Amino acid sequence: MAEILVAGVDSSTQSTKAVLCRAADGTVVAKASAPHPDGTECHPDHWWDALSRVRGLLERADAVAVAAQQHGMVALDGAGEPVRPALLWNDTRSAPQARALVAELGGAKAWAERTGSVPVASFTVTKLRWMAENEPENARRTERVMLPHDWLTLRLGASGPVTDRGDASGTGYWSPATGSYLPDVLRAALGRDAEPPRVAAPGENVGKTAWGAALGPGTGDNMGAALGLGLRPGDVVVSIGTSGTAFAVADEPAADPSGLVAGFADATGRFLPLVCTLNAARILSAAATMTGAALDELSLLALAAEPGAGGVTLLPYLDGERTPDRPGATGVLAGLTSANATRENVARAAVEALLCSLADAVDHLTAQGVRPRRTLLIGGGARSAAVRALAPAILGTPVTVPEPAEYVALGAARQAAWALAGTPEPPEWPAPPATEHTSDRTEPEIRERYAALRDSAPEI
Ligand SMILES: Nc1ncnc2c1ncn2[C@@H]1O[C@H](COP(=O)(O)OP(=O)(O)O)[C@@H](O)[C@H]1O
Ligand SMILES: O=C(CO)[C@@H](O)[C@H](O)COP(=O)(O)O
Repeated sequence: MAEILVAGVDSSTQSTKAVLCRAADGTVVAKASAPHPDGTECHPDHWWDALSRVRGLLERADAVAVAAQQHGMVALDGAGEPVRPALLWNDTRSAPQARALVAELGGAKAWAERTGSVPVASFTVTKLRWMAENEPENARRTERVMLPHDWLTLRLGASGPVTDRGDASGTGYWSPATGSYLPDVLRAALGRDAEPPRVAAPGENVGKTAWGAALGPGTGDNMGAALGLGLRPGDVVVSIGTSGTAFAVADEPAADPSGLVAGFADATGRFLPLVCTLNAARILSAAATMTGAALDELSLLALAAEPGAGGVTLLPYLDGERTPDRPGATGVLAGLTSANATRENVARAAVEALLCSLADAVDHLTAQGVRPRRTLLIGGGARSAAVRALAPAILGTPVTVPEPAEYVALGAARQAAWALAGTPEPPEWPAPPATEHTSDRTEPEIRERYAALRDSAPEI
């Protein structure tokens, strides 16, 4: 009998990645990828084109599921056509609308209690308000609001518009605590009613592709990574992709009125408190450009410098920042002298800044009661030898680095296998091989210098 194969897709900010796996144990038998255009808005057709380029792999699967970047606003007219390009999670234009919505609907505590999160510009709800204020004709034509993964899942053959708890929890108009939509919040943002997709049960089979494969409901990319890693209580994931994220699975919903921790749901019926930064792997790309080095060379340069980068500190809020909520910020390179202005120190300052920003993110999680027993480092940025080497000292804990793999796509594939099996729980797949990284020192001075710059830099 032919072996059962399942496919998972990660339609992330920068690209589409797909893996084909054995349903029995998750062994990857093929992978493929295709790039997305750069920018903070994107017509959904670009995601479909990228997905079409990996379709040959998907067509070999008996079941498929799609995980994708969270929050993107896909506003559709009555004919199901996007009324405008999707506004992505990293688009900060709706920051004023986020502030206004928080004030209008009872303040930060009320939002955290009702939706699990205090919305910043990344959240879909704030993008709806931006469209209502700035493009009233597009808002008027909007009949349905979807997210990147829902839209792709529908086009692949879902029997109707459908999403999952994980991605719904990033909209700002769904309650992780009650599992229901908050239509009054959506209406207040958009100025009219619009239909969100039905929220499927975890592991539900939601339809069939054109080639007859079963479809899992899909989820947000961070929820996909949690499923792909088989996350357990006590595990904290630090992911360095386009975004930086720190998250953990939890049995109870989070509701942080400071807004630093988003109280998301996961893809299995549990919860996923998460901190997200706008700047992560691109801090390294920017430093590579600044130093004229390729990414691997940047890593060598950073490792050649002393800890503390000779006194050079980078505040890495290059594209504005989400945590802390400083949408208008830019980066700052501080402490330069004629003696320390070397490529090595600039490279080191970039790696240290990335890790300090993520160490702050882990601190925000622990302030909300997450008790890390293990820190897992994943994402494209974890491929940097300097990041792996410096992480234990700056995060202040041993770091486990699972072998480089597309964990979001793997999580989607595991969900596809779950939908195919129709079991109450996802199939057990073995944990990936991992390396342990430790340090005999911690770096409180580096974090202190970073914190001083973070807390004193003007938002320019
Ligand atoms: N060896 C490396 N060193 C540093 N950064 C890397 C390396 N390899 C890949 N990256 C970065 O990782 C990012 C992509 O990571 P990924 O987790 O796939 O992100 P996303 O899911 O947001 O598309 C890119 O910005 C890329 O530059
Ligand atoms: O906004 C968030 C999480 O709240 C981001 O994590 C996006 O989901 C984008 O992810 P990547 O493209 O970085 O994987």
